[in-house]
Amino acid sequence: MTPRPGGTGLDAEDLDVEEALALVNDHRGPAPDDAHGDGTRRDGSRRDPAPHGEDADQRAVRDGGGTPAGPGRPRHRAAAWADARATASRAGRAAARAAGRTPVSVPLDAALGLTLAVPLAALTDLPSFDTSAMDGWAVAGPGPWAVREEGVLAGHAGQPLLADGEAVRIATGARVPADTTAVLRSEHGRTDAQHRLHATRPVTQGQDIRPRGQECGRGDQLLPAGAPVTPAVLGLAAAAGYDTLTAVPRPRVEVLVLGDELLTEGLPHDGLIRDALGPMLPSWLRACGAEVTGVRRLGDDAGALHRAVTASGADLIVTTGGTAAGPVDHVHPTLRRVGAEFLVDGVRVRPGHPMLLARTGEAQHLVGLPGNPLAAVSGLLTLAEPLLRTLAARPGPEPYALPLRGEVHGHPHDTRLVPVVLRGDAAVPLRYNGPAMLRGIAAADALAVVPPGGARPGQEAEVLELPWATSGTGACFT
Ligand SMILES: Nc1nc2c(c(=O)[nH]1)N[C@H]1C(S)=C(S)[C@@H](COP(=O)(O)OP(=O)(O)OC[C@H]3O[C@@H](n4cnc5c(N)ncnc54)[C@H](O)[C@@H]3O)O[C@H]1N2
Ligand code: MOO
Repeated sequence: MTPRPGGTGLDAEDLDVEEALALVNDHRGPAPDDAHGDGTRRDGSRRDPAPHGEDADQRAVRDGGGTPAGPGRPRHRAAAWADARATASRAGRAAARAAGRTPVSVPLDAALGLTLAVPLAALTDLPSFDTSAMDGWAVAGPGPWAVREEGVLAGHAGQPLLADGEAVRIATGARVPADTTAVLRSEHGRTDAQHRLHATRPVTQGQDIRPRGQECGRGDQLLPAGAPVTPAVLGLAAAAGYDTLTAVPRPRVEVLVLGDELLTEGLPHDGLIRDALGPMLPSWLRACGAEVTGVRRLGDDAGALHRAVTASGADLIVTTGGTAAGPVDHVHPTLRRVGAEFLVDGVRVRPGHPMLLARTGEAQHLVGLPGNPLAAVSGLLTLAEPLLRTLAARPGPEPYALPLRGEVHGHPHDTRLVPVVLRGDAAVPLRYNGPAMLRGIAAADALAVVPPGGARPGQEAEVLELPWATSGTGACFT
């Protein structure tokens, strides 16, 4: 990959990423720029020596984490769960700047979920003319009024001129004739035998007229840059005269599904299983703001993985499986082969601890999701979601905590992510939360973040809501 500029022109966010790089590279043996393989860099500086003469394995143990070493792979420091998320979100911000992502013009019907790249300014006054707020009569001056023959409907251009003492039938949304002083609702007026209109209650000047520009004047800022495009924003934009919106482009994501054991259809047989991640990840990634450019199944073929990673033009490559240290786990060797920088290499979270985040290009990243399906979800929410959020300039959800209904066993050192349903003001932990299981998460509203050591009944835990939480499935496996 292209080396980063050394020491100049880096802002605070870049420095954060550099710090993250320093942290992980510190424990991975020779760094990519380690010219001598002994910790000495090309500029002659040395990586931090181990305190008290510890080696990397001892340090990993002291730091309370570390993925158990696989054959031929050094132990290293796994990141704390919250630190891993923070690193991922900083990496997305830095990549967004490095790529100089140009805003795109998107038709309204394709803009849902994007982020406004520029403020939304009204292209017209709203309403753009004085408008009747009710069905009834437009009246001029004090009553009773002589009712004119013709009426005024919404969307019709022609308008009668009203003289003082005259009234005309008018529909909600129609432009009020010039010289109208009020709109009288149909239920508040009656006509006599001479077609004269009488008000049945007092009429005030301007009543039930929406004056031009009441909501905004042309050029007024309706929403700031950075606002998420919701269905309501689409409606507002259309009302204010927009056909397209200028938005932050969706990050492009390519999914590479690894594993020779995976079937794409039918029942499991002969040691083969169905690929659960190929069907699950694209829509989940889209819910995180991504455009999924492709899902490729590569088997356990190191060459194919290397070719796919080097050829990819995506902003983010997501791999599934192959993150551990088994004989066909090709993700780490491939990343080393392409000179990637590991920003996160293992996280102190269960499930999913072998997850990783690497920078494979100036503005390209790879998130390695573990193969166990719930572990993959954990990696998606820990690393891919924060990175995509900042890359797409989407606002983060406000973190919140809920009391847990029931005890949740904890891991001694690692954070646990446990599927929960939200009931009233509590999070109810679900069964079927093993790393290889999707049964719990498929019924869940959220994942509870359970600290090392576990949580007592009633103890508050941070809640990560799932994108579809509000609709729910109705199923409950407590
Ligand atoms: N010696 C150790 N072995 C393992 C450790 C460890 O710490 N030391 N960690 C275990 C944990 S925890 C996880 S998670 C997995 C991560 O392994 P990989 O990322 O290398 O994933 P695979 O070995 O390829 O697959 C693991 C498991 O998941 C199934 N799988 C893979 N892809 C899919 C898919 N698309 N759909 C459904 N299921 C999938 C695969 O068949 C395996 O059963 O490593 C452990 N080992
Ligand atoms: O981290 Mo593994 O994810 O427990 O299955």
